[in-house]
Amino acid sequence: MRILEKAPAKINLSLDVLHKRTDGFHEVKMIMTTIDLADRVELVELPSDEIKIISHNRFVPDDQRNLAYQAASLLKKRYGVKKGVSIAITKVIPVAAGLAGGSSDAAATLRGLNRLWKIGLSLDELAELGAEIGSDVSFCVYGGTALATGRGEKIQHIDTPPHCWVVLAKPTIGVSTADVYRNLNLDAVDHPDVDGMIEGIKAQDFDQICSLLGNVLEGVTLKMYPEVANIKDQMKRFGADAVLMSGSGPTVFGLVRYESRLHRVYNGLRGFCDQVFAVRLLGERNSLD
Ligand SMILES: C[C@](O)(CO)[C@H](O)COP(=O)(O)OP(=O)(O)OC[C@H]1O[C@@H](n2ccc(N)nc2=O)[C@H](O)[C@@H]1O
Ligand SMILES: Nc1ncnc2c1ncn2[C@@H]1O[C@H](COP(=O)(O)OP(=O)(O)OP(=O)(O)O)[C@@H](O)[C@H]1O
Repeated sequence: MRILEKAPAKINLSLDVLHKRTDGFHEVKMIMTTIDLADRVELVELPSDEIKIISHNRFVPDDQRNLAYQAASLLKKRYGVKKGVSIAITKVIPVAAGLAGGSSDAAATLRGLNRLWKIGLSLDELAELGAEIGSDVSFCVYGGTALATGRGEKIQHIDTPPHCWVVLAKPTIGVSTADVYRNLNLDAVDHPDVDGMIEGIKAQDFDQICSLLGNVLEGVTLKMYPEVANIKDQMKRFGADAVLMSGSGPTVFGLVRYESRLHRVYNGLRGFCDQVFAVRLLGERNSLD
C-alpha cells in the first residue's frame, strides 16, 4: 500500500517570546498559518522491519536525523509496530528557512503512518506525539491557522485570515533556530500585539493584520545576517503590503492583497534571491482522510 501526504510550510504572522524557561526552551505566543508551498511525503510498506528515507536533497539527512524518520520511529516504538516503511520526501520547502519544512514532513509522516498502519489515533493524539519531535510539529499536524503557546506545542485554532498572496524570499543562508533563541535579549525587544492580530484575523481586516505583523526573533537574525534586512527593504520597495521574517528566519515573506501587484513583487525579488515563491495562504486544516 502507498500513501501520499502533503506537508505544507507555515509562516508566523506574529511571534512573541514571553520568557526563558528552566528547561532551556522559551515560552512563546505566536500566530501560525499554513501556506500553499508544500513538500510531498510518500509512504510505502516495506517487507523488512526498517525505516528508509529517500530524499534527493543534499541538505536533508537520510537517516535518524531526519524528522520524518523520528516520527516513524516514535510511532513504531509507542505502538509496537513491527513493520517497515520507506519515506520518500520531495522537498519544495527550502531547508533551514524558518518555514517548518522538517516539522511538516514529520507531521505528514505521523498522519500518513496512522493511516498506513491503521493505528487509529486522532489529530489531537498525533499532535501530542509530534511535540516530542519538535516544537513546531504539533501545529503542522493540524495546519490551518492557530495561536500556539507553551514552547509552541499548545494549539488553539483561530479563524482563517482573509484571502491574500504571500511572496517568500529565502537568502542562501541557513539559520539555526537554537542560535537565534540563544542570542535573543528579551530586555531589548518590542513585543508584538498577538491578541490584536487575532482580532484583526477575526474581523478579516487585512490592513490591521498588515500593521500588526511582528516577530521578536527578527532583530536577532537581522543582526547575524544583514542580507535579510536588504531583502525586507526590496520587498517593501517592490510593493508588498507588509513584510516580515518568518520564525527564526532567514525567509522573508510579504503579504500582497492584489494579484495585479503580485507579479511586480515576485519578479523584483527574483533579481536578488534564488529562492522566491508566490503562493496563497491555505485556509483548510488537515484531515485524517
Ligand atoms: C522559531 C519557530 O519555528 C517558530 O514557529 C519555533 O519556535 C521553533 O520550532 P522548532 O524548530 O520545531 O524548534 P525545536 O526543534 O523544538 O527546538 C530547536 C531549538 O530552538 C530553541 N527553542 C525552540 C522553541 C522554543 N519555544 N524555545 C526555544 O528556545 C531550543 O534551543 C531548541 O533546542
Ligand atoms: N525532513 C526534513 N527536511 C528538512 N530538513 C530536515 C528534515 N529532517 C531533518 N532536517 C534537518 O533540520 C534542519 C532544519 O531544517 P528545517 O527545514 O526543518 O528548518 P526550519 O524551516 O528553520 O524549521 P523551523 O521553522 O521549524 O525552525 C536542517 O538543517 C536539516 O538538517
